[in-house]
Amino acid sequence: MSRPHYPQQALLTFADTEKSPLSIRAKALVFVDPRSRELREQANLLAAIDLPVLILGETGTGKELLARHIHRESERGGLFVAVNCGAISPQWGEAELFGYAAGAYAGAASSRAGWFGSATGGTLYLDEIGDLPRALQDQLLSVLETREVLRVGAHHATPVDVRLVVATSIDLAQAVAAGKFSERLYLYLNEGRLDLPALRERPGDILPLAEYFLGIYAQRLGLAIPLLGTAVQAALESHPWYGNTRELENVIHFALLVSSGAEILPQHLNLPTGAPLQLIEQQLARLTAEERAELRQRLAS
Ligand SMILES: Nc1ncnc2c1ncn2[C@@H]1O[C@H](COP(=O)(O)OP(=O)(O)OP(=O)(O)O)[C@@H](O)[C@H]1O
Repeated sequence: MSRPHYPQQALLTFADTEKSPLSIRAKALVFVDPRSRELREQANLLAAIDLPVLILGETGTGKELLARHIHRESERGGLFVAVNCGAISPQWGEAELFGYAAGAYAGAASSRAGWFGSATGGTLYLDEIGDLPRALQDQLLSVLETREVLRVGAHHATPVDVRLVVATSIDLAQAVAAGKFSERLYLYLNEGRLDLPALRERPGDILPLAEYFLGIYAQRLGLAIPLLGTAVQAALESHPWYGNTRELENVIHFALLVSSGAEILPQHLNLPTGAPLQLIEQQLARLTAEERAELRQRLAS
């Protein structure tokens, strides 16, 4: 049987860090609310222990930034390598993640380390772990348990020294119940679990984050830092932030661009009203069969 041709270009790209082309990839972790401070302490404790970390949080809450913080705190000398599991193809994912030996594919004259190899001595961040193809979930668990990687086409396993941090915005327990996620991998990862609350659940972070983004964007644009008046502060604090910190960052950047004076006014905020359809869908999906029947009855009456 002829060997398949491994694609010339890497199929995977590093995680989609620039969700917004305007994002500044903040370096500082602004955690002021008591819930966030507690979380930072938990993260620092976990950083020092050699255990995989599972970060749970809605989109835009800062999961990747928290993962980078854990990497820094762990003082591991290697790279922080971020991979989005949604971009891993079932066909080539094994080679992309674990690497391949020379000759494993037609035209593959030399071996390749894969993402695990690239993160040796450092941290591998797997975003949206729930999207990892099922077969790779079992292989990942085996790598975690044995601390060895078997490259595609290799005869011997290679020891790996990689700290794993994974993130999810979906309820993995539900994915396990639905047979979409490995229960053993979930239990393994869940030992080092960090729940990153939605921004609306840690209101003490909203204004410090707004001031922080205002400061860095003003500096980048060469502008003086405008004030956030009391009406603007109240509007920011009462907004539900379904897009979390990423949404706040974009709102502040926009306000800075459209304001001309020394103060940001409420009309500069351009806050969307109403919950996005995606959030309504998420909430509907969480309802039990009884709750759904009750809702249907109420809507019909
Ligand atoms: N606590 C924070 N302090 C400063 N900046 C933050 C904080 N949390 C998030 N950000 C900024 O908000 C943006 C979104 O954060 P990040 O990409 O880490 O979120 P995420 O939860 O990984 O998103 P996704 O679920 O879409 O992958 C980034 O620009 C990040 O730097």
